[in-house]
Amino acid sequence: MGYRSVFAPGCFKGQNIIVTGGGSGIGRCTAHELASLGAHVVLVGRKREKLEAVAAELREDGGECSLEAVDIRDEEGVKATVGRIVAARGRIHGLVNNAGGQFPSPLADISKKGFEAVVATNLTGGFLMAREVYLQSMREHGGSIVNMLADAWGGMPGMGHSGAARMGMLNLTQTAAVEWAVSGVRVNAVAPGWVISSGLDSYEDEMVKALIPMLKKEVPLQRLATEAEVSGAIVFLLSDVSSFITGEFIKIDGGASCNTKIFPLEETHASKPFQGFHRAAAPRILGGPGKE
Ligand SMILES: CCCCCCC/C=C/C(=O)SCCNC(=O)CCNC(=O)[C@H](O)C(C)(C)COP(=O)(O)OP(=O)(O)OC[C@H]1O[C@@H](n2cnc3c(N)ncnc32)[C@H](O)[C@@H]1OP(=O)(O)O
Ligand SMILES: NC(=O)C1=CN([C@@H]2O[C@H](COP(=O)(O)OP(=O)(O)OC[C@H]3O[C@@H](n4cnc5c(N)ncnc54)[C@H](OP(=O)(O)O)[C@@H]3O)[C@@H](O)[C@H]2O)C=CC1
Repeated sequence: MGYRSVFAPGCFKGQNIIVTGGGSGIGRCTAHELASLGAHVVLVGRKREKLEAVAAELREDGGECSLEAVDIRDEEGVKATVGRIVAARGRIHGLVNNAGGQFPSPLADISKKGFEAVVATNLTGGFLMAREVYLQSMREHGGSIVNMLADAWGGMPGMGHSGAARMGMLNLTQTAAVEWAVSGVRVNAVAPGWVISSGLDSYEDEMVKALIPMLKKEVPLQRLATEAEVSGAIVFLLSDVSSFITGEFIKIDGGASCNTKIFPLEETHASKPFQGFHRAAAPRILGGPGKE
């Protein structure tokens, strides 16, 4: 891949960092970024062959890595996996709790089993990984954990199961940050909007396909994020550059959560922001015609 990072060369030298979901998409990109900066990356995911393919890429670029195939929803599997990593590598410096996903579906069509599968993937699994990494390494040595959220504030039609799990993960992030701070553990999160990734490509869902052109129009930066734009924020939160940041999350959404309802984007982009305010917003705010 020949990954070129903007972070200082070697800034993760000597660090062991676990990336869950490291076999594809954002996790793969994060693994490249970290390995190019000197970290030993431990790739975690369910499908060993995906992890092996990424491990081969990292090594081809001169990176150091190992891999562990496990379903993060399997408590005993997670305990044993973290145990093996600690036995082989010693300390764990960082955990990227990136593994996750869902099947797009209206709430009314989601079965209990389906809901639970998604919550287990996006919330319980991340909890199990964080708890084991804390208990088996970070409680003694400190470290940095970055959890994956999504820009689900205000609800996310078709993604209600994972949205609920992500909001739970936000609270878990903040609670772990407070409880584990005394051990020198920082816990933060990233919350991407829609990202052009292999994961997103895998959706055959019509709703998602229709949504993408619409999203491009509605996002102030007028496009979706790249995988590297998410991994950059993850690496920042893992690194010492963010050493006084904990219990925090970074939205990576191109400005999508900014106020584009009162200040419609089309108007704002077509004119200077102040003129946009008068033309577009004043009528609704003041209850009368806007003044040019
Ligand atoms: C403005 C908003 C901004 C936010 C944007 C957010 C956009 C997010 C994009 C992405 O996340 S892209 C990344 C996508 N990657 C993935 O989603 C891949 C991972 N996904 C999965 O592995 C699955 O979806 C899973 C459900 C999380 C895990 O599946 P698992 O392996 O547990 O599935 P099963 O054991 O096969 O099924 C369990 C249970 O779940 C239901 N179910 C699973 N898949 C579907 C489906 N496609 N449709 C309907 N229901 C499904 C189902 O009830 C299964 O039960 P049974 O069928 O066995 O009774
Ligand atoms: N792409 C987007 O628009 C957005 C993505 N996100 C989130 O970012 C993360 C990465 O997404 P992205 O790279 O796009 O998607 P991918 O589908 O490429 O990545 C998801 C990864 O998670 C792993 N995974 C899923 N379930 C489990 C499990 N139970 N145990 C272990 N590993 C698991 C998968 O590996 P395997 O198949 O080997 O199990 C896969 O490598 C996900 O949590 C996603 O929901 C958030 C917001 C937006």
